[in-house]
Amino acid sequence: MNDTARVSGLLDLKSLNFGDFLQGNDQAQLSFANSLTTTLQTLGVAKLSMDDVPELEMLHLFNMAKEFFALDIASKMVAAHPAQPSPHRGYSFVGQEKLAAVTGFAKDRLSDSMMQDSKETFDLGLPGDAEFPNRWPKDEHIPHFKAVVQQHYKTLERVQLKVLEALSLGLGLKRDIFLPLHEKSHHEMRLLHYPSTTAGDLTGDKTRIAEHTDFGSITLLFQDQVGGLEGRPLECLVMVGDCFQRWTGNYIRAIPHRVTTPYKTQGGDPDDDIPERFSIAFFGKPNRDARVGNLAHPQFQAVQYDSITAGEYNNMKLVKTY
Ligand SMILES: O=C(O)CCC(=O)C(=O)O
Ligand SMILES: [Fe+2]
Repeated sequence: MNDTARVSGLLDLKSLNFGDFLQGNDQAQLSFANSLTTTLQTLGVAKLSMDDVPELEMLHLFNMAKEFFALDIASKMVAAHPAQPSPHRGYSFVGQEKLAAVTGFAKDRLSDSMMQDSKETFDLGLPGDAEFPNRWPKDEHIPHFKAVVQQHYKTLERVQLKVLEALSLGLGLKRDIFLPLHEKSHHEMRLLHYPSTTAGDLTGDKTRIAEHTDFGSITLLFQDQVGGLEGRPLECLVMVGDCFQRWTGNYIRAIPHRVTTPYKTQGGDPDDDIPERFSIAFFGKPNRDARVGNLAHPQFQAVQYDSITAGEYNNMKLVKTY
């Protein structure tokens, strides 16, 4: 794999069984932790099988997401993301957010600022967060949406903290070292829909999501094609984000990724149909007041990062995207 993860092209990445960490003995846990850490260190992304997390009803959650994006625009705009970057909550229509503006990537395409993402999204954070209140559609337009989505925020948060625990173990650190840095639950969860289009439409200045790294510590990503949604095995990608790279002074690096034309349609007819696509991301994020400079550990000093807060770092990136 080159250094750009084509997240939709990772189907053949061998998956690690997360159950080994959740239920295994010390030896099984260490072996999982070492495999996860080596994979993230070399690739920046790992695939986990989530069969042992029964609370994850991803098919149900994907169906809710599909129902939401199928609403008419007026019903979706009840939960509209503001025109400005913050609070980063609610529904963003196709073209509203531009991830290309955030990094110096997309070098092989047009200049960053010209790339348009062809996606619509729904973002949420901690239920009841007064600083960044969530925005919800009306219950009568989409019954149970809020409850189901919020419940999965909690489940995915627990999964993410366990993944961080495994990563700490694999790095030879105290298992709970990252827990206090995430205890305020300042994570973000996102439902994504890429409308159906044609191959010709995803060339030039349009892509599905432009190349970027995620801003937080680690991301859990579920994609409708990665499988398992109709039953088990359920698979999830774990991607390293910027904050983890900063803490480890590049020992573990964030993975640049994007979503473009599926491989099988590349080089084909511009009129080829590209089906719609759904995905769900849980962006594990440090407490907004946590420092995201290098951790005090000899292994993590190769590249030095300013000791700014995660909130400041997040805003620096976010302000460019809306
Ligand atoms: O839809 C995907 O598979 C990736 C989404 C993503 O990278 C993001 O929202 O940060
Ligand atoms: Fe991403």
